[in-house]
Order: sequence, then C-alpha cells, then structure tokens
Amino acid sequence: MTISKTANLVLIPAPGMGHLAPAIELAKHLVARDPRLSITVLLIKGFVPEETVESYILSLKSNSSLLNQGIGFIDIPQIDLNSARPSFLTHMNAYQPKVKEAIEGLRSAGPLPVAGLLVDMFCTSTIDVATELGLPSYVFFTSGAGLLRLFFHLHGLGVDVAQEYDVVRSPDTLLEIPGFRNPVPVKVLPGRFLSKDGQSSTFLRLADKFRQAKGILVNTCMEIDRDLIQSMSQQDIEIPPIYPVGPILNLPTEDDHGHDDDESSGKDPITRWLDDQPPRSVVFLCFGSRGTFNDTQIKEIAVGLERSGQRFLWSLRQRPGETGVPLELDDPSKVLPEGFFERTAEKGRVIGWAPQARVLAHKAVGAFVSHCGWNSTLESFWYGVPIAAWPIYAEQQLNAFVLVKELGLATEIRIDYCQDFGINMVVKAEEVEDGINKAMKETEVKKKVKEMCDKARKALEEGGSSYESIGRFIEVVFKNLP
Ligand SMILES: O=c1ccn([C@@H]2O[C@H](COP(=O)(O)OP(=O)(O)O[C@H]3O[C@H](CO)[C@@H](O)[C@H](O)[C@H]3O)[C@@H](O)[C@H]2O)c(=O)[nH]1
Repeated sequence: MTISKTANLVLIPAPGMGHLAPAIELAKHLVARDPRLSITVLLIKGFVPEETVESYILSLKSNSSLLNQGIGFIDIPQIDLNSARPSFLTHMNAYQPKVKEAIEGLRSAGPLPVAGLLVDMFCTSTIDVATELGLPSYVFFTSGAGLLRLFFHLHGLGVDVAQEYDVVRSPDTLLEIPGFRNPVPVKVLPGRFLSKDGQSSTFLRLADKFRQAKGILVNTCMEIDRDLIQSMSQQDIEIPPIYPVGPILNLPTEDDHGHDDDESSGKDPITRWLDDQPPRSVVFLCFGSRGTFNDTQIKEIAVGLERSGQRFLWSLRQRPGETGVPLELDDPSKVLPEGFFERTAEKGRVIGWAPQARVLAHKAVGAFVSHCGWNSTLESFWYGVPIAAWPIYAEQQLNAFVLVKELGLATEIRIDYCQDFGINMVVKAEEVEDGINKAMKETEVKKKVKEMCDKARKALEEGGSSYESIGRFIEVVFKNLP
C-alpha cells in the first residue's frame, strides 16, 4: 500500500560537513518514520566552495533513492557579500530573502502544504522568514546538550559574558551550570562566547532564536545527555520542547569498502592496510573537517607517535590558506621529522581526508585521537572506539570536558588546548606519547564506551528513547500544520 505525502517540511542545513551530513541523515529518519512526510532541503553555499562538501552534495543529488523517499533539493543562489570574510551569522542573515523566495515558490507550486522550517542551529535567522510566512519553525542542534545548556545558561545570566570572564587571565574561573555535575572552567567555553570582538553577544543571542522555535531537535540521546536534557526541562526560563533524536550519523553501509583501487579485493588501500593489522592495535588520529596544526606541533605529534610504538593511521592536513579550508599535503615528509616515514613504515600510515566512519568501524582500530567535534564523538560511541580528547576550536573543549570529566567516556590528551584564544598551544611529544598509550590501554573507559555503543544504538531502535522522541516530533509537526 502506498501512502501519499501530505506535508512537506523545509530543511535548512548549514553549509559544512559537520552540519549538512547529519541534517540529511535526519531527513532520512523522518521520512522513513512517517511516509506522509516529504522534505525539501534548501542548499545554502558556504563562504568558499569546499571540495568534500561539493562532492557530497553532488552525490546527494544523483541519489535517486532519496527522491523516491520524498527528499528533494533546491539550490539557493550564492550571494556575493562584498566583504572578504563576513561572520558566519552575517553570511546566513543575508540569505533570508532567497530562502523566502524559495519557500514561496514551493508553496505556489503545490500541491503539498509546507509544514514548517527545520533549521540548523546556525541558520536560525531564517526563523524570521518562517514567522513572516506564518509557518512554524524547529531547530536542529548538531552539537550535544552541553552546548545547548550553556547557551541558555549564559544568555540567561543577562551579563556581557565576554567582559565578565577573561579566559586568558583567569582560565580556571569555575562556573556552576545546572545539568553539569562538575563546575565548568571558563577555559573550556567556546571561543565565540568569550571573544572580545563583539561577536560574543551576537552569538549568544542565538538562544533567543532557539526560544522562538516550536521544538529543538538535539543530535544526542537520553543515554548520553540525560542530566543536561532534564535540567533544561526543569529550568524557569521558557524554552521549547527538546527532542533528543540521535545519534544521527552518516554511516557507511556494511559492504562499503571505499573506492576500488585494487580489482581483486574491491577495497581501498586504507582498508587493505587495516585488514593487515591485529585487532584493536591501531590508533587513529583525525581532527574533523577543519582541524590543523602548525609545523612545530605536527613534529611533536610525529615524535610522540613514534615513541609510543603503537600502530597508527594519521589524517594530516595542511593549514588553511586564504580560503580557511584545510588542504591536502602535497608532500607530508616536508613537515615531518627526517626519516619518519622510513622508521614507521611497518607501523603506520599518514593520509589526507580519511574515510573516518569506515576506519572507526574497522576491528583493527583501538583508540581515536579526536578534536571532539560532535559527529566524531557520536561516531566514537557508535563504533565503541574510545576517544583521546584533543579539542582545537569552537565548542570542542566543552565536548571534551563533558566526555572526560562528566561522563568518563574518553581519556585526555589536552582538553584545554585552544586555537581560538591561542592558549596551551603546544602539546609536547611526551604528552602525545603518554596520551596515546593511555588511550590504547585504559580499560575502564573502554568498557564504558562499549556499553554506550549498545545504548546509543538501542536509542534509535523501535521503542528506544530517540525513536520515541522522533515520533513525538513528527506528531507535533502534523499538529502544527498551518
Ligand atoms: O578526514 C576526515 C575528517 C572528517 N570526517 C567526517 O566529517 C565529520 C566531521 O564532523 P565533526 O566531528 O562534528 O567535526 P567538524 O567538521 O569539525 O564539525 C563542526 O560541527 C560540529 C557539529 O556541530 C561541531 O561539533 C564541531 O566543533 C564543528 O567544528 C565526521 O562525520 C567525520 O567522520 C571524515 O570523514 N574524514
């Protein structure tokens, strides 16, 4: 029996892999769950074209099964902002008229009613468009509940946070924040919250926008973030219902072994190399779509890795140039210590962009040195591979704090390393060596991550906490149909 679509939700993801990919996966979950729902994704461009994002978008558009499931795409024409590097939020604000045009086009093309806007946490300026058009809006929060809790807490304090707290002079000032078990040191707060260039209050005002939505979908589950989620439903200030719907991940299928360079095995070289390593023997280092280090730090990592004696797979990318996007290294040996490749030939591989989820799924991988981007964090849980935390920028220090100090679900390399403020910026080779060895051995954390792997997967199964949450959200979408 085919059930015809009766409502169309407009999804507006932010233009970065860490936001776009989980948004598309969320769309798949929603339409799979309720066949009456279709989703139109508005694709907004970033400041600069990113090769990985562009090719991901191409793959989406050529994937006919998405269309069959009821997921379509509209390209929003690029806007030239006449400014070399506008802030991300300014960039998104500028797209309001184009978004409005696209939604009006959808409405007049009919026949499906537009059910509302589901917007990425950084695209909330489009909530104004929804209000103007009389449509309900919902937010998709692509990080964990810790960051959302922090948004509401700091914004609710009603002070100029950037003036109140000085991360450079008093990095160890502690904040009591409801939902957190431990006091939170200022040095793990996201850089944007504390930057003195005026961006702090603009950024924190996103909390106002979150409040205007009819619901906030968070890419987490009760099993990961219970205390934080419960604390938000108990607080005095009014916030919309929170739906923990995760972990929503862009995962490879079981028979996806990458591009076939070798006709006989049908596997890519990284998978073939991992196949040759003993179970749980490889440490994987990867720092998200934008994480990079200077040459001094790269050398320290290399020395630490070599001294640890562990097998390794290291995704190493070049510091960004003009565009802000990291580049693949033409010749990594130029920045690595002399003879590094010869000495580690039997033990390790240095690569560029990694097929991360596929690597974490491989039985040879025993630990993951990660920047604690939220998708990487969820992928570590999904595959039961413990993280050794080395956050770099954005909200990654907070994620690392939650993982290491609050939940005991990761070990630490350096949770207060912070490129946003340039603090604690050199992690010496000995720390890298110790951190890696600890992560490979640590048994208590490994056990807890394994347990979380089971719980996180169950959350999405029928009857699981996120499964139920997704169901409740869909009911609300239909109830709120304009
Ligand atoms: O070589 C690489 C690097 C990344 N990835 C994938 O890209 C995604 C990266 O996402 P994430 O771990 O969240 O990191 P960022 O790309 O840095 O994501 C941004 O968005 C996240 C979600 O809001 C935030 O938590 C981060 O701090 C922010 O930097 C993951 O799915 C990875 O598997 C790869 O496949 N190969």
